Amino acid sequence: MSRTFQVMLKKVVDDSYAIEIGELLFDSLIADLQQGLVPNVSKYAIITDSTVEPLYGRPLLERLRQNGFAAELFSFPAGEASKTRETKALLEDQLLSRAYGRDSCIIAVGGGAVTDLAGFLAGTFGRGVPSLNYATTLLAAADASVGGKTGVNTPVATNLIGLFHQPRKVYIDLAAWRTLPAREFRSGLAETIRHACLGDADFFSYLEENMGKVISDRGQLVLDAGVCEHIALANCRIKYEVVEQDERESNLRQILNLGHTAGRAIEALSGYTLLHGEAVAIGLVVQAKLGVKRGYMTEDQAERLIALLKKAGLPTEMPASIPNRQLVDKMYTDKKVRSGRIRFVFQDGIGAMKRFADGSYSIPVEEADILAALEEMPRV
Ligand SMILES: NC(=O)c1ccc[n+]([C@@H]2O[C@H](COP(=O)([O-])OP(=O)(O)OC[C@H]3O[C@@H](n4cnc5c(N)ncnc54)[C@H](O)[C@@H]3O)[C@@H](O)[C@H]2O)c1
Ligand SMILES: O=C(O)C(=O)C[C@@H](O)[C@H](O)[C@H](O)COP(=O)(O)O
Ligand SMILES: [Zn+2]
Repeated sequence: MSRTFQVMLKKVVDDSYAIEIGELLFDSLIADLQQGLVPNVSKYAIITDSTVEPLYGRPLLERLRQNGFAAELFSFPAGEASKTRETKALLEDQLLSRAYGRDSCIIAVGGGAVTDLAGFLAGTFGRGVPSLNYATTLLAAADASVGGKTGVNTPVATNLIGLFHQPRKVYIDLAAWRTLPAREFRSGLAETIRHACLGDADFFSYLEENMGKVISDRGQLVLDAGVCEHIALANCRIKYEVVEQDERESNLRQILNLGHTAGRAIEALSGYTLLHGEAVAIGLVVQAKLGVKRGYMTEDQAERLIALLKKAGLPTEMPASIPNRQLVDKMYTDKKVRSGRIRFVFQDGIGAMKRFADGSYSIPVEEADILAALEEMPRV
């Protein structure tokens, strides 16, 4: 005879947080900590990478210490190759050896690889400690630092291990974009264009008109201050409005994955020689080719997308080294896969997303259809 009991755990957790956009936000971060943004912290751990460490990590560490905060800095080699379980374990061991406990707060300073890794670490360290994101790349500002997706890559594919862990606040330092290599900035423009495609036709037109004010025809940084601010604001708004409605990606949030069914597979199969945004740019084109075939987009709309990606200095052609069959096989590692079927999300023209008859924002696509669209991709 068995007995069953119900454990009543109706959680009402307020995970709201602010996103601050501006230049040089260390003062603001320190003022927030002084005003108790994160209560009951005895020690802060800045997590950053080897490139960002001297530029922003160390200066923030000094400022924290000058203001009486106990803080230390932990860094790992810059680059996507470091976004692994191994790096996370090394950092965890370092924190433990420095007696960090549940009264710690993690401050991620860097791009998306840092915020993904440090956020994952924060979500599991001591079963979870608070974290702040100080975004220093356009990609982190536009996308990675907001929304709480954290994780690491595995040899199989990107972001397969992780958790949702929302930061307590996000700081977007527009001044940091001035030290970014142009290629990294262009990578962030891919996620920016994706946001415009999925949620804001006016923003798409704005980017068509103003791309030259942030990046030159030769792909160099221009960074008009007003346009940079507009880009940061629009990106964050489009992203958080989706995340607010579907934090854990039960349906609507899948639209943020536009371009990623193919994009993540291309990124991994390139051996990470393509940056995340570059792979997403090509993934957006694959999605557009499929979308045109299915009548979700017109040829003209797909051409506008390709032209904007090109204007941003992004790749729109498939690397010749990636065979179509292998690419489709890799798509099975996508998190939208259900019942063993690859699913895509699609633009509905420009600035909106398709919602299908069953209410879902994603739809299974047959391998043969994907392969046919891939056949149409130009190759380099
Ligand atoms: N969690 C999410 O929602 C989400 C969204 C999009 C992308 N991502 C992830 O984000 C990562 C890509 O982000 P990223 O492009 O910012 O990567 P990144 O953190 O690797 O930064 C790119 C490079 O720029 C350097 N850098 C960072 N800031 C700098 C600055 N201000 N000046 C000079 N150099 C600087 C870094 O050291 C690194 O070499 C990928 O791992 C991707 O999967 C996550
Ligand atoms: O925030 C989201 O949701 C996204 O899908 C944003 C993507 O740009 C980002 O690359 C994300 O990490 C991809 O998630 P994944 O679940 O496909 O790994
Ligand atoms: Zn992405």
